Amino acid sequence: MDLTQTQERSSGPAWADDQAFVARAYARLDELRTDYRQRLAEVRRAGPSGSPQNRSERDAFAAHYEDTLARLDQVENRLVFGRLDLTDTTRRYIGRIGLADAEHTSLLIDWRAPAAQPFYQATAAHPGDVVRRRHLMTRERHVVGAEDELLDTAAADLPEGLTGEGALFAAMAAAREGRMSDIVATIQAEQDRVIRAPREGVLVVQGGPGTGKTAVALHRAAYLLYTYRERLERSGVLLVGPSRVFLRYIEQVLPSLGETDVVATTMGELLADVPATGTEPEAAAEVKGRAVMAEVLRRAVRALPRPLAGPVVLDVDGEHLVLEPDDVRRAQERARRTGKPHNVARKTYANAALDALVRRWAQEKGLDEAAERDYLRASVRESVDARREINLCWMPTSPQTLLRRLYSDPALLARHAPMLTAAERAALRRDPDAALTPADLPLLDELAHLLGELERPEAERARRARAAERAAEVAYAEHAIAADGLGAGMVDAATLAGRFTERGPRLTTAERAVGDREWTFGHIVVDEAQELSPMAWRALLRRCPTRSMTLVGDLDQRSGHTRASSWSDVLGDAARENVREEVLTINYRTPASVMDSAAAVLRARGGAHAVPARSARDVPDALRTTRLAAPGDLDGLVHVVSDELAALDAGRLAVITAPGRTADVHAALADRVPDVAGPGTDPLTARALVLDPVAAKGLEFDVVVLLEPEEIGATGPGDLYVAMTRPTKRLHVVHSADLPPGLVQPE
Ligand SMILES: Nc1ncnc2c1ncn2[C@@H]1O[C@H](COP(=O)(O)OP(=O)(O)OP(=O)(O)O)[C@@H](O)[C@H]1O
Repeated sequence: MDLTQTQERSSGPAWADDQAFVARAYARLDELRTDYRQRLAEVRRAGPSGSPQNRSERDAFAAHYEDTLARLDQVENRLVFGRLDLTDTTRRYIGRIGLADAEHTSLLIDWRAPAAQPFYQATAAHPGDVVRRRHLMTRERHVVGAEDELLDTAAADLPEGLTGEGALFAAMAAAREGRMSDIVATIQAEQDRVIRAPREGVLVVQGGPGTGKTAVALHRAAYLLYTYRERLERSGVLLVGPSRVFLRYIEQVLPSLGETDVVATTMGELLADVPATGTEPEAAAEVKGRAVMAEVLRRAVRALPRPLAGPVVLDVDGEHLVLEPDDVRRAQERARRTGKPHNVARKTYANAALDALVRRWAQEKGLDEAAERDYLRASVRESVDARREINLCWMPTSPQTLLRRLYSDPALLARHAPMLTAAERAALRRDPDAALTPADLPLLDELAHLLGELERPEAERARRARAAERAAEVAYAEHAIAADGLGAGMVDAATLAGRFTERGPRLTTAERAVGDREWTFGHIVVDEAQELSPMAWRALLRRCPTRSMTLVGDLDQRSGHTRASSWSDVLGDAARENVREEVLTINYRTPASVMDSAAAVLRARGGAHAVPARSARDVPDALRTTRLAAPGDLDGLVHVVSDELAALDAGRLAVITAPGRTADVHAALADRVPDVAGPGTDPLTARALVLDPVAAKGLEFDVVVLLEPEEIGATGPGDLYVAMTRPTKRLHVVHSADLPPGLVQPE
């Protein structure tokens, strides 16, 4: 490992000054907490009297103070972690949040502020005005260690390397507790560049296993909220992760960075109210994900309006009126020209068809159309015949109905999907009442966009009323802040107005956004983005028309057999526009010997497409193999798991098996090895558990016991690569079949 800066370990009194500063910072934090508690108590004490407007104003301030207090409470742990000594002999302390003293003089610098950037970026070659960078290790409110890097000219010729190695290595070696922690004290330069990258456009971050993609994505969300607070607090930041378990795994990170306003969801939850429980062959899901499906759906929607086959005689108020095919055709053209979605444009069509009938009636009877219009319109509207014939040519449709029709009617699909082969169309074939699959959700979302809401005039009226109410509340909140000075610069009118309107449980902007299909976010962060399809990507873009997005992922960890050699393979052509790519190269999780084996196995299967990650460290005896007496001999597995657990003082172990085998393997282990939890138990709290590679995605464990790698590899090279790269200390491969090519048996 390269040491690129002069390292000097401090001991004892060397950090006495730092201890004094840390004590001051905590004292100020305590003062602020007391101050906010008092404000909150005062607002509450004011009691329930006063006008409804006064009451909601008080509630709004109370909610704001509660949030601020919650934020201040979350940053207790390692409040101060860094110090910069500058050429002008001043010092800057870097911490989890910014603090100023009672006279507004800056005390502690927020890690996200520009003034903190040299803490992550300064190198011996480019020290800027930094002479010394000090990493402070604290326990509770005490400094227990410090590590210095002197950025002097003597080290200037060395290449850029890791910073704060002592703190970094301690973090990497720590036992895993089942929840991800923040990395704010040890962010490395290549990670910092991604975290602080400009907000505009789509940033794709490609990084091998353990390169900190998830950590970086979360710190980036916190950085963007800090830097563009006003804009992003109103529109919201959305974080999309691969599963609920994964979201729980990361849920403590943002609060520990003082941010509680990011909404985390999975792609499935974002796109649908009900879970997609169906399963399907990989080939079907792959076809559904292709960008060309957008064209198939567009054609299907465009073909929904039907021509009128021939003139139809209608009974309108006892008169006989003729609806001509041309009336319908012209009305449909007019509706199409509005460019509105099918269900919305239907109203234009129906009105135009109705007008055509009114006009013909007036002409035939020699009536003054302008004078009689209201009566004639009402009569046509009330005619059952007219309503039926007009409606039949432009029926409202729901996304589910149309998608099910396409899947179950081969002739219809062939008409709209001539660009797919017969085999591809056959892969989509399905019973009309089969359960929806995850790959259907982006298609339903595309259809919801093309079709628009089914007509619900009450909903439209309610939406308009809500918008007017909200505008009035923002105006009132501005007035309240100005009149009473209550916000003290800490709350803006829109936030406060948001609090006025909330009924029931309090909701942040971003939480409200998730409940609203039409909401567009200020920024979207996607983790495990290699699992997106071009159709899923389109669904995300619709929710962020400004294209301010961060996608992190690893092409090599993609599930299934369809490989992608570039990010435009994953996201489709639409991804080419305004997309920047960054690469993370250092693996902070997996020991080098395990990482090298995983990479060799991947290469042997023709899977390696991305820049390989280099492990930051190795661990002795990190790779072991045990051969079972025979396939299915689980006694050998029981021994391995028992021994590994006995050797593990703290931390967690996972047995990773092929999908479909988790239940059997769990049954074999559960009776004989205490601590083993199985399917259905919380994978985050169990000391040892059995899971498949898809469930293991994004997670990490101290020890991984990998059962029958060839079986896991059968579901795709990415799955085996994911499974092999989960451990922080040891990978123990248990196999009866030969080891996969590339996996070298250790001496
Ligand atoms: N700068 C850092 N300092 C300390 N720990 C770090 C740093 N960067 C990453 N880590 C740790 O390395 C581990 C892997 O990080 P993370 O899960 O974010 O990687 P990833 O690239 O998302 O991995 P994968 O794609 O394999 O799931 C985590 O335990 C994380 O806390």
